Amino acid sequence: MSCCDAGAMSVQDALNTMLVQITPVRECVTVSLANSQGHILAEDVLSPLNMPPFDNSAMDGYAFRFAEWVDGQTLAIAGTALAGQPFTADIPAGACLRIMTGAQVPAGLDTVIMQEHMAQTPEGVLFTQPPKAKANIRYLGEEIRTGDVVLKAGSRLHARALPLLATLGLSEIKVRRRLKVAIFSTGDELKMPGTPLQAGEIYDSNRYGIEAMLNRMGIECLNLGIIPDDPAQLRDTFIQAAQSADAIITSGGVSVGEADYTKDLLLELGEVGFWSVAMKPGKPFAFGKIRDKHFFGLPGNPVSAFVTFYQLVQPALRKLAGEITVAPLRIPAIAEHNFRSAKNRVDFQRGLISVNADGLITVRSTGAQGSGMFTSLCAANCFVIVEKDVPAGSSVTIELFNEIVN
Ligand SMILES: Nc1nc2c(c(=O)[nH]1)N[C@H]1C(S)=C(S)[C@@H](COP(=O)(O)OP(=O)(O)OC[C@H]3O[C@@H](n4cnc5c(N)ncnc54)[C@H](O)[C@@H]3O)O[C@H]1N2
Ligand code: MOO
Repeated sequence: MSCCDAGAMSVQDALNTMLVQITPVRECVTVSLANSQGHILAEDVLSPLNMPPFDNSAMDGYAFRFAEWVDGQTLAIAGTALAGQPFTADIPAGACLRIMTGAQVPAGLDTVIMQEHMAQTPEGVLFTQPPKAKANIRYLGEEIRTGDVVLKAGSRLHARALPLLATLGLSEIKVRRRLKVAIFSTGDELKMPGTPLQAGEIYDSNRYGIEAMLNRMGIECLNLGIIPDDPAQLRDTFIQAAQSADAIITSGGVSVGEADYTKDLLLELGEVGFWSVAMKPGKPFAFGKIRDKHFFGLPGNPVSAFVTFYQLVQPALRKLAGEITVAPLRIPAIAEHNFRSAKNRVDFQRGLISVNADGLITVRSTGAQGSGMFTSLCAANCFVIVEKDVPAGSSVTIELFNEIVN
């Protein structure tokens, strides 16, 4: 991405700066397959089996030797093979085997014909159309050979991976230990939802989105609540967080206001990495360390906090958790209206994609885009990444929201 505001780092530079400094947690644990969802694989998974483990029928029908086929000739039925009940006796020349889907195909038989293509006769079965050699057999090892790497270290165990591991008979999986991340909101004005507001107060919303995204990432969240703009309390909370968690996320207090103490505390307790990213929303984003733990300081404005977590903290935590990090999938869409860019900042606007009558992907804004306005984020299904003004009808890059926010 191009850009930037004076003093602000580009989004890509900010990501690179964080990712090179982050080393994945090393400790591993063994979890049962049933409890493995969301964990990150600690090592490559090598298949202990061939898959399929034996030649088997893909159809309910009849197995026979293709070389013995003679047009118009009836085959006698030597017996039946069911899934889990192989047929072990000899099959005489010129005979066939009644066979069900998933049943082992005995050695020597090489073709299965589905029963819809056979007719019953008093002596056996007759082909109603010419067979194809080797049809309808799922061969031993045709998908996976013993020893093949089926999942790489760093893969996340999602709903698609679990059945694959089960298919291979694996019941215990070595994964990286789960991350624990401390979060807290800062600000004298913040109150818990469910309590009455006094003049000048607002409800703390940031922790709810951040905790929900951490949960979806399989990360344990140590939620330290709301900390007022008091340097001593903030200092104690930072120390507690650094002692108990792998990383610390705060919201608020990273701008230049008189109650913004975070930078001083970072200088005292750890180190300041960078403090400003050329993105909108979310320019005042801080990265650094408290003691030996990574610190991510999100801006207080609710949409800014959410978007900076998603775009910057999410990839950083994925790396810390040991997950293979891949760039998000971004694709072009047709702008349904003009999109105005932010000066010197990449603007992550909130949009809704549709498919038009010509089958093309189009995108429109979900409404007012203020950094405190959550309604347009809630209604969106993608980011519209606006780097320069985009006229209606032209192409703009979009990034569909992933599973951590849906
Ligand atoms: N002179 C300048 N002022 C500001 C700048 C700037 O560059 N120069 N940047 C603006 C931008 S952009 C942002 S974003 C904010 C970030 O400020 P802080 O991170 O210091 O956050 P606060 O000042 O504490 O709060 C900003 C805003 O968000 C509300 N807030 C804070 N925490 C929460 C929460 N947990 N839940 C809901 N809402 C929250 C807070 O009440 C403020 O309205 O700075 C601008 N100012
Ligand atoms: O970066 Mo602020 O997040 O534009 O409101």
